[in-house]
Amino acid sequence: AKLWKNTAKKKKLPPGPKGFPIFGSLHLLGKLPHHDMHKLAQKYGPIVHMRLGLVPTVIVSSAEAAELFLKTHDLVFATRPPHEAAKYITWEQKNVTFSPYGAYWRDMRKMCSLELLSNAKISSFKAMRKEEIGLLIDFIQKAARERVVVDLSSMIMSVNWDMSCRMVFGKKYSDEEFDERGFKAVIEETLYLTATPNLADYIPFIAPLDLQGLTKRMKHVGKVFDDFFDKIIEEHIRSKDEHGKTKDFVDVMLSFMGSAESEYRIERPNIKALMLDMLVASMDTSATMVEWAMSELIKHPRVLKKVQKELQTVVGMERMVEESDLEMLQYLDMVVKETFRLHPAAPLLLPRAAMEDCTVNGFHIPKKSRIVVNVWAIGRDPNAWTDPEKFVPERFAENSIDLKGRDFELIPFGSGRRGCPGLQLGLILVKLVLAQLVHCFDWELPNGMLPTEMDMTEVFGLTTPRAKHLLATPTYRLRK
Ligand code: HEM
Repeated sequence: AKLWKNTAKKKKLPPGPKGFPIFGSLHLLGKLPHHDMHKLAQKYGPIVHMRLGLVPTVIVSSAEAAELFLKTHDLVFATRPPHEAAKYITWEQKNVTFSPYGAYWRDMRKMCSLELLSNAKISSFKAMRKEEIGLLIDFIQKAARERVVVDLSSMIMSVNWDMSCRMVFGKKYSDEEFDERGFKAVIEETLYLTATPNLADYIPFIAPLDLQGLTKRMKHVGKVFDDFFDKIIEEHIRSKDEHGKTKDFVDVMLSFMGSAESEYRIERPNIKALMLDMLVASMDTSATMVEWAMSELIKHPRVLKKVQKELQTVVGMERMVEESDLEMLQYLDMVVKETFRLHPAAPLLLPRAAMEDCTVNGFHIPKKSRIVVNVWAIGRDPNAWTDPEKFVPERFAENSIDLKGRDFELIPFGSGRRGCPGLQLGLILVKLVLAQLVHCFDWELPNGMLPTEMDMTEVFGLTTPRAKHLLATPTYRLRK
């Protein structure tokens, strides 16, 4: 009896809701799953077990617990779960983001970090970023002269889209060249499809029924990208020998095509999968962060003025911000951290999965469990932060908390083996656009709306942007 007791004790699952047969606790997750999971953590603790359909799922909601999963036991949780959307949209999960842990993922990730996201490669696009952000500022300056309201959300999305296109494909593409619905609509559909809880992921045997009609939509989106990327690859192969131009990501990847340097031959589908990864990962995350940072700054005029004052001192009023100014902008850095704390672009990171049974903090985590780290909840944890609901960038003046994956109170880019390889680039994109927008302009809400009346509702997706576009009226403030 004692022996039995011991094994029973060893297999103790983390606490959590019981759930129904087959469906488990799927009904507990609504339109904003990170909020619902936060409530579960408040009830059951920082490590919650719940069954979503047939899949055991572990929700991690404190800095200490996150460190156990992403650092202490990182290797056990370094894979991604199977994912219906990724199957149809990312060429059978051939991308880095969703590919299972193993030699293929390691090779592809190495290529990303060494060839595409290295400091040298990031620098090679500096002039391009300056040009695109210059166009954005010109456009807003015109609106300022005419005293018209600007749809900041759309503007931010567009400039990020253009910069990502030029970095990945080497040029901008217009909507019509892509699909009759246009880029943004298809990207939005993609993000929706990859993030929406799909019953087929949780109850695999019903997948063929396509109850939510998602498979049909995923196949369609997959085809749109496939055709578009084929066209781009063809264009690159034709213009291969053009000298003097900065090599874009497709050029770099094509130079690896067919090579047997790595264990896997890189062929077209692999390149296409990475093209999509790079495009979506760089565009949407950064845009979402700038959108939230601008929202918080307009909501908190005191903070906005302080950022502008710093810019005035470091940059002066005679010129625009340069990338080389960024490292001197300490208060801006705090504002960005505070925005990441309250509005992490990916509130649940990307799901991990357990490669084997593991014991974490005395709890049994069964093999194949899905691990969801709720960074949105960690950013609001009163054990880690004083007045967590308040937007106070100054809190970072008193500590050395960084967002690079070492301080588990703040891990918007994840951490460990599967942590974001685009962190450097992501931070540059966010800071540069943000700094420029507040250095060049003052911002006022339309129709005399008060900052306190701003609607800060979010919509859940692979990234979690504002539900309503941010609208504001600019006034130009530089002397040039
Ligand atoms: C503000 C900008 C960004 C944010 C907030 C962000 C956030 C994240 C997060 C949360 C993950 C999952 C980490 C984990 O599972 O621990 C991730 C993974 C990833 N990110 Fe980013 N990211 C950003 C920018 C970028 C950029 C610019 C790129 C490249 C162009 C990029 C490429 C990737 C890739 C390839 C992965 C998958 C890594 C893997 O599974 O091995 N990200 N990112």
